[in-house]
Amino acid sequence: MVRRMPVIIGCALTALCDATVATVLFGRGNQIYDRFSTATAQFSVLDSTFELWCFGVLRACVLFGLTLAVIRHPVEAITRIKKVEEGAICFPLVMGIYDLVKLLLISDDSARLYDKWFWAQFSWCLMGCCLFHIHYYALGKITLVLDGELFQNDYVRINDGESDTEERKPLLSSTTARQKPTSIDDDDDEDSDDESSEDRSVAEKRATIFRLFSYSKPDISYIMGAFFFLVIAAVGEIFIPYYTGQVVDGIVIDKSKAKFTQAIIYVVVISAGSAIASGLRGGLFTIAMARLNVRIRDLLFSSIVDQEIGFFDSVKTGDITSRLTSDTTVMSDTVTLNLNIFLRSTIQAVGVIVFMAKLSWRMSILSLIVLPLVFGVSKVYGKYYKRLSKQVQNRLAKANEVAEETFTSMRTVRSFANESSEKARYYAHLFRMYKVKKKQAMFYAGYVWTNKLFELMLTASVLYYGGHLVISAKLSGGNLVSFVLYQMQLGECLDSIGNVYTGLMQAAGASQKVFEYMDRTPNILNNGTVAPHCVHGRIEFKDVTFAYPSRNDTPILKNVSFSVAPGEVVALVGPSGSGKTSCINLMEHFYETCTGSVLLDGHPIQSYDHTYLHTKVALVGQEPVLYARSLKDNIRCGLPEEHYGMERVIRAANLANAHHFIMEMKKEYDTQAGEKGLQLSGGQKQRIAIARALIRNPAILLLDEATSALDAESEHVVQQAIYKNLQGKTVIIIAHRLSTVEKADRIIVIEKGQVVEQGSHSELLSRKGLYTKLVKRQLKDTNSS
Ligand SMILES: Nc1ncnc2c1ncn2[C@@H]1O[C@H](COP(=O)(O)OP(=O)(O)OP(=O)(O)O)[C@@H](O)[C@H]1O
Repeated sequence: MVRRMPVIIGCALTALCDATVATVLFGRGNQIYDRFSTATAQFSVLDSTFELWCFGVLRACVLFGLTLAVIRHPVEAITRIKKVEEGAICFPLVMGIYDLVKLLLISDDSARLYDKWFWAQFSWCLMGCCLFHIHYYALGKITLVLDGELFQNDYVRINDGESDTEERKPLLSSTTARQKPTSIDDDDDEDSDDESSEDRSVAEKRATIFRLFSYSKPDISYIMGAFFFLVIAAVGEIFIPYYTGQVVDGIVIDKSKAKFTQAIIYVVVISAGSAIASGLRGGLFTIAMARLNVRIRDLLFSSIVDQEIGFFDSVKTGDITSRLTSDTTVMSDTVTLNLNIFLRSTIQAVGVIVFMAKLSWRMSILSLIVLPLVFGVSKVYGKYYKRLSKQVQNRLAKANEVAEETFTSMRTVRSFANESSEKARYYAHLFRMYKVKKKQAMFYAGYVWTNKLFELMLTASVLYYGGHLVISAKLSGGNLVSFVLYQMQLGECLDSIGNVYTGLMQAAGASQKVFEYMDRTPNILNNGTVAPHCVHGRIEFKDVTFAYPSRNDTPILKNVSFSVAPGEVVALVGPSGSGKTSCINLMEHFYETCTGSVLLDGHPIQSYDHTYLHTKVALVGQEPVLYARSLKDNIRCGLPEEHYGMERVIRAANLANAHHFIMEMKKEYDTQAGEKGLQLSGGQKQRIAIARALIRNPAILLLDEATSALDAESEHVVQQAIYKNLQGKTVIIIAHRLSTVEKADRIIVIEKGQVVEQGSHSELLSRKGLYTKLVKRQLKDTNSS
């Protein structure tokens, strides 16, 4: 938060100081406090410094005026100051450039060059320009407190300008081009929101970058090694233009074979040495990059896997995987690469500037004049370009979401013959992205053109002025060649340093997303410690009220209370959506209750050790998910092979009535289940899932529609096996089939999240309540079919 008063006082004092110092220096230098009229009448750029005094007064007046405006109309003034910030930089820039040009012109007149008052005025002019810019920037950053609320002026937003309803033109001659435009969500607001928040979060991004660097601490030996070779390579490269100039002088001026041969030998040796050092530097940085990548991915994966189930309900799988794959890559690659580039370019730039100043300070000043122009243009273009890139990314992400959604639901798409509409939807998103890309391309063309023009200007002026210096014997031809080479090298270095910032900001963006997940504390912590010698299997629901975190205003279970005795087989029955699976989810501690508690053998379910609980309580869910592994590995599923050998796997498969169909397969237990078990039928998947639960020999078995995909005969066999094997163990079954339910010791009927009836099959039938209704409806359906 930038406070108003200190900035205002700072600006006023700077304005006063600027005008005073400029006046005193001008007066002292010219000894004419009373002869301003002479200075104007006989003005000459080479003799007078009158215009430098004028600049000082002008800066002071403008800064003073801005300060007054901020005092009188803070909101409007600050907003306008911020809006024209980029243009306003021209004001001190032009003065600074003029000051430097004047120095070059005067440098031909050596008498003036030794006047200390000229140097004082020259230096103050540069200083005054810097101070003006700093204070202007500070004025734009003021945060106001208006009516108790913070006011920070916003940035100018860039409007898309193009409407999305515009008729799209085919980019490619694809079949999709024939589709009608599909209406898609307008995300322009999102784009612009992103833009303003992006600017505001630069400070956060810097902090993120430092945090990211801290993850590289264990790789410090690799980084130091790389840094060592980097210094060698960079220093070597600095000397090459110098010796190239020496070669030219040896040939053109000294016409000495020995001199130019020696210079050539230096060039060759230094180039070879720095090439070897460059290779070593690159290799070490790549190792550091790979190590950082592995570390971050591992931390992120661990953090995600520890999140509660509710997290996975609300966050898209695509989002998670893209953070794990692309964002972590951007983080590690960009940060190490940019560190490499930054260090190399900085060392080189410093060395090059020293050499340039040594070769010719006059020429160095000339380069200094044009460089700020090139950077000013890059900055303005870069800012706008970044916003467009952000829009492109947002739109591409939307297109990717559509593609992912389509591919993951390919069977549904095919079964409803939705291919055309999906293609059109995808194309519509691509087309939106293309529109921004087109704008970006035009913009890029303009940028390249302006940049090249400035470069050309710089080269022409350096050659012209350098030629002038060579002719007037102030510089040798070889040194001019060296200077031009250095200048090119400096341009490359500064360009790279500029790109480093953009790269680091990109890495910061990706890191923020990754750290968000890494720092997330799961809402449900699996930190229970209860792990008794054995579990008896008593389950109690005490006044449980529950809502899913993603819809926490809709209670799914309302004051549910029931208990299941050890060894009892209980069926949960009720209309679809009544909350049966939700009860199972609570028993598995996937979610936590809003009020009330779920107890296992008298202890709250959350107090149990996570691994212990899930070896004692086994679940076969509605749509069992198998892994893309062999069938035997699917049955073992995480259990150690040394304790759960093939014998136990086959026993579990036999109990689940799966052994027979597995043996009919070509590779038997080594058969691959395919992604999500897609290479098996629904019934086969269910039987493998039951075997997976039974191999654990659980104390409590939760079967949620676990046999719904089996035919009556298979279901009968599986159930017989389960009941026989799990004598004395607690079983909770959710099933719609009457035949499955009626065998249970007790049936609990749930309706709209409340327990409405419970008892045995015959007891409930005699009550003629909801259960009787459900049974009658099922019998009617069976008879009519
Ligand atoms: N992960 C979830 N997030 C939000 N709401 C959910 C979630 N899972 C289920 N629900 C909602 O909770 C309610 C109860 O669902 P539940 O799966 O417990 O019902 P059910 O009785 O098992 O139904 P069915 O017999 O059809 O399987 C439903 O209205 C459902 O929309």
